[in-house]
Amino acid sequence: MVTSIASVCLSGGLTDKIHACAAAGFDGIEIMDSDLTVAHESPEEIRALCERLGLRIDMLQPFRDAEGVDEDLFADTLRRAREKFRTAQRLGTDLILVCSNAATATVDDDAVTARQLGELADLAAEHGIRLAYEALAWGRFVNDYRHAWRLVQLADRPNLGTCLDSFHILSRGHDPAAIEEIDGEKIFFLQLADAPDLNMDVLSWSRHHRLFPGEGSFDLVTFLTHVLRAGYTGPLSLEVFNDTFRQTDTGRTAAHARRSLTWLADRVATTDSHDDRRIPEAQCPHAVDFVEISGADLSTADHMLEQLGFTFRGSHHRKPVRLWTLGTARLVLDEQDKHETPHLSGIGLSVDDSDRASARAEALGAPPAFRRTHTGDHELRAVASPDGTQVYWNDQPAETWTEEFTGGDDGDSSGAVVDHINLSYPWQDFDEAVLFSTSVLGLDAQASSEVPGPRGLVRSQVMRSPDGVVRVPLNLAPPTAPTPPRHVAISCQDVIGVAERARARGLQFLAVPANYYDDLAARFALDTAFVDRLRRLDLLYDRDDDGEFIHFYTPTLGDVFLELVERRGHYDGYGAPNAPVRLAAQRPAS
Ligand SMILES: O=C(O)c1ccc(O)c(O)c1
Ligand SMILES: [Mg+2]
Repeated sequence: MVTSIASVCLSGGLTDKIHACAAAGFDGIEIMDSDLTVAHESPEEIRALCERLGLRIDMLQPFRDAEGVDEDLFADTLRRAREKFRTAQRLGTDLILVCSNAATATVDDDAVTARQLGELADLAAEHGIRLAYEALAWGRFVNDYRHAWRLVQLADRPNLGTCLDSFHILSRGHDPAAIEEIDGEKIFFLQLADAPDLNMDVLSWSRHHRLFPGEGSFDLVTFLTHVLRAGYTGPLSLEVFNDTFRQTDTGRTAAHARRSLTWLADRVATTDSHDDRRIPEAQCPHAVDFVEISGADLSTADHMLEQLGFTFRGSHHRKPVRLWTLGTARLVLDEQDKHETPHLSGIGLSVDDSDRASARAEALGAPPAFRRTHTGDHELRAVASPDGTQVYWNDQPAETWTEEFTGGDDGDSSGAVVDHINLSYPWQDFDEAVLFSTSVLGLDAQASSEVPGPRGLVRSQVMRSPDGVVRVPLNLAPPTAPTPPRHVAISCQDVIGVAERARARGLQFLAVPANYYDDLAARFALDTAFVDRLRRLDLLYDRDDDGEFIHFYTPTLGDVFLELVERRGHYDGYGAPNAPVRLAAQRPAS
């Protein structure tokens, strides 16, 4: 696989972008004309820098509003083009992207447009330049890749081909199957971008919301499969206009971008037998093995777990680490770091093959996590997720590591399990977290939603294993708000009983306002005694066509809290209507 990336995907000046692309392992770069215009380095200096770093300049882009114009304007097209052809020569690239006219086109006549494209190509040929004609989704007369390809065929010049951009094709709902009818050698360039499913005008959608492959809802696997079947052998290039990536750390975003291509090429190889691109297959987790909370002093957590009815299973024989369980929900309290406030620090996932899971993570450029181990301890493979949470893979029964804990009681068989693990991200790391979860962890993205919080909207994106057993909702904090605490939710068979016993042992739950219960009674026509019981225990309630959901939250310890839930019937959600109540109640006093 030969890879490339448009300089528009990254923040910084052009030379910063070039350094970051080379460091992330891209083979080439598309230089955006606007990035070059504002750079102090000459085209020759940019070229020399790229040569020194082993980065090919694949293309200069875009050249706009060239065709479909009257003859006076076309004369000006040729004058402008001559200048840009010289610039491309100085950069040492022979390819320029010509995007379809979105502003000045007045002539809707294929014969005229093809003749003008031909003349432009002839001028390019005098400079040793090739042109890749791309249909913008919002082009005035040309906005469909099949139309652009017809014009390229009509113009019929050896140095004129087409550029396919997944955004322009998939955003318009155009069937990508006809790509296979294009002569692969005439596809001069390929640009890939994903995007969320938004209902808005295509220009704003394209300029602000494109995503790297695997982060949105476009079917890029099918798209790329068609392009490769057409015989395209050029670079897979990313062209992602996105408000967030324009601001985030250049090197980190470049590495993240590169991971998206590894993921995509692997998916295409899996479905279309391009075996050279395979990396070890994803290990879909089949259960949560454990959740780890770290902090300098976790005695309050011990007390809280006891109040919630967890069983103390013992202390680690060598480390200040303790194990508590409720059913098969295993919580590990780790006091090895003497400087930390309590936080959710690790997640253990049960997989079939932890070596393969870790080899895949490495192939995807995810940083391995290192754990202090002592000889003899069961060693788990681990990787650091973008928010720093360590993810461990275990392909052995839990007993292989729980045996290291002694001095506690036997566990219960109540059927309680980890229901979901809620991670929160600052706004700039969110898309990276989605790609990490799909590509490295083998989880699938569900539809995202937005929840109003006191400091802004919190976006929530649930990632889950194909069988729905492992669920990881990701929360995106509003830009000016602190990242909300992470939490782990445990589901049990009788949450009201758990709440009553915990309350009797003195645990105060997150306080729910009385107004919530008035609203609840209005929404659901519930039995008054039942609502009173919920109110007395600060329990939250939700119901849909599939079943019911009852849950409560513990107070926050440092940066972590627990949620206890009960699912009745086939309720499959997370109590989303109650999330604003929680966010408001957790707001730090100001
Ligand atoms: O938004 C644009 O104008 C624009 C420019 C060049 C491209 O390749 C593209 O896909 C979009
Ligand atoms: Mg494009």
